[in-house]
Amino acid sequence: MGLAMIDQTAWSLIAGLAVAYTFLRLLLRLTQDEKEPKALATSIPFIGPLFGLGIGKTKFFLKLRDQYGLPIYTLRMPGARTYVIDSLSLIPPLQRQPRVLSFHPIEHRAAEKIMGLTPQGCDILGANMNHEDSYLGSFVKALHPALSPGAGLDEITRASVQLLRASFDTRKTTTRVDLFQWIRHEMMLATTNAIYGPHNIFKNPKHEAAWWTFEPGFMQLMAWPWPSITARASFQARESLVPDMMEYFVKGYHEEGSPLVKCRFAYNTQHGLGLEDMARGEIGQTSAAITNTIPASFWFVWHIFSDPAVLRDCCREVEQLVTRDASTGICTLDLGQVKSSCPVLLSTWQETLRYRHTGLQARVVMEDHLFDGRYLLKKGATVMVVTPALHSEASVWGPDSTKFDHRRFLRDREGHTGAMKRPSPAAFRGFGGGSTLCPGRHFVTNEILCFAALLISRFDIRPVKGVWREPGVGLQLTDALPKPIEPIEVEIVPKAEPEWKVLLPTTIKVEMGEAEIHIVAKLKEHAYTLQLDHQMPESKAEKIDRVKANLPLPDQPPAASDMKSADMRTTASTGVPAGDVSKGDGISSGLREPATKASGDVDMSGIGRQGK
Ligand code: HEM
Repeated sequence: MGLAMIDQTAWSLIAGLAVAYTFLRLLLRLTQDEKEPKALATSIPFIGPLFGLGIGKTKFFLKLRDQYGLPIYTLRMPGARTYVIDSLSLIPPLQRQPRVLSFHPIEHRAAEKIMGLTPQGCDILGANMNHEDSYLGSFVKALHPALSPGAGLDEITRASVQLLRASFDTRKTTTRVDLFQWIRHEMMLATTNAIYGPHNIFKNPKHEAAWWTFEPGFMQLMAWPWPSITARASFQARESLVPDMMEYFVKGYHEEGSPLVKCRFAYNTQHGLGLEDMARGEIGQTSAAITNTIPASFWFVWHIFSDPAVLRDCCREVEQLVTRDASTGICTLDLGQVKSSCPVLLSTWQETLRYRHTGLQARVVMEDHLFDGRYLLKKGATVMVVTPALHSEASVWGPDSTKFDHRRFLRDREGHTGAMKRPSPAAFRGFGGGSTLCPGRHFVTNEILCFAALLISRFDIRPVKGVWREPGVGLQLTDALPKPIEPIEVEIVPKAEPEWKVLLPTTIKVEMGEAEIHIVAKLKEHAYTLQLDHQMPESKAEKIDRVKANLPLPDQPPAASDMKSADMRTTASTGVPAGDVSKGDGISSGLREPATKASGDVDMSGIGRQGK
């Protein structure tokens, strides 16, 4: 009797599963248009991709890419369609349609769910969101004065490097640290202090700790219902930051902060954002500024110090920036030259972002759309670009695409010829591309190159166990780079030199009457920043003459339509004798661009950006 009951229950269960399976297959078939990209991972319809993503995270996408080799495919999950782009050839059509394949709904959702904006704040962000004059439509443009090459970028870079240098000055003896935790703390403080100034709330260790409780919960906050219960720790940590961030603005502390925080304050005020929403918005902006910067800095340092060949090449370059005063023994590190004189260091940075990137760039389909004239994309679905898939594409990066090569981005990379030598600019997605190209890329590149140069010149870093062992990593779908999940114990050993000074050339704007000499020119595909020699004559008149004489004025003035992008800018800037960070006088940002870039094609300055 008992056995018969069990048999009956088992058969009912099997029959139920068979009916459910048949129903799901039928549902998939009826709801998947044949013009849509092919649906994959359908062995258990709608559920298969959920398991795949839950277990494999980003690796699941790479597995499907390797298994099927499709340029684009569909993943069907309960109530959601995701079109995954794996082919470089589909990036230009994606970037040409920022309104139809839009990033703004994702930003809006993140503002509501991750930052916890009030309904009024969400309304302001959501109003007309795909219009270029809307809050989201013009937000990034409003940051250009602070983050594009120029005085604002100079100021924020200077502030960050000053803080890093001051912190390094305190390390007079060998110390033992967990490399990731140490870099996390240094970069968190340098970056947030540079942005928020002397009243940065993250100087408070309680707030710094709250951040590291908040950040791992981004995905849960974004996706799960009732986050105050289901993502409790992260939710509470965020809420603990809001009052002090509000107080920061109430007390007018932003007036002492960077041009970036001032720009954001002005923009938010102009759009009528209330105090609480402004504070919550800043929490989102802090995330943009540090969430990727910290693991990127870690992996950059890891690759330099864990491989003797990389360390030797980078040391050789950085050493050229150091001068030693024979009488006093004082060493001076000229960080203003780091971009122009250290192509291998720059290439190592680019390769770190290429090799370690695990980011997904998502867009929402705003209306049914025949993508690239071939693939039907349905309204409401998500389009996903899987950066590691593009960054490991052998047809673009060569047969060694899955290996780390610190010289990959050099123009004259040894042993490589033809197509492999110069990948297309669209292939490098470290900072995204198109209308959502990261506006913080110049700042973070300046900051991280200086951080590495300071480390290389002043310290040895040695693994406590004698050998470098690559740590295991944790992958979060919201992270662009993975974080180590185990400690990496190292000793930081100061080099013998008695005293260090750090120099950066000062970039100053030259004024001619009312007009700044800011010649915006589109020089075919290439844009560059003109930085003049920093050994300049004293008087302003002389400086102006010199700038005039050196300006590569185009034969024809650029057309107005060519003058839209801040990236297409030839900035006429001149310099004064290099400043000394230690004295807090004239230093700059304006890290000189390389006379010849590490690679002219894969460029960190965002050449090729399409305006919003
Ligand atoms: C290594 C560090 C960084 C990496 C790898 C990185 C990467 C990216 C990427 C891939 C995007 C595009 C997202 C998409 O298209 O879906 C992006 C956007 C953005 N990034 Fe960064 N970023 C970094 C540092 C920074 C910093 C330091 C700031 C600010 C100071 C910043 C501010 C932003 C902002 C505001 C956006 C949104 C752009 C928009 O709305 O169009 N990022 N970043």
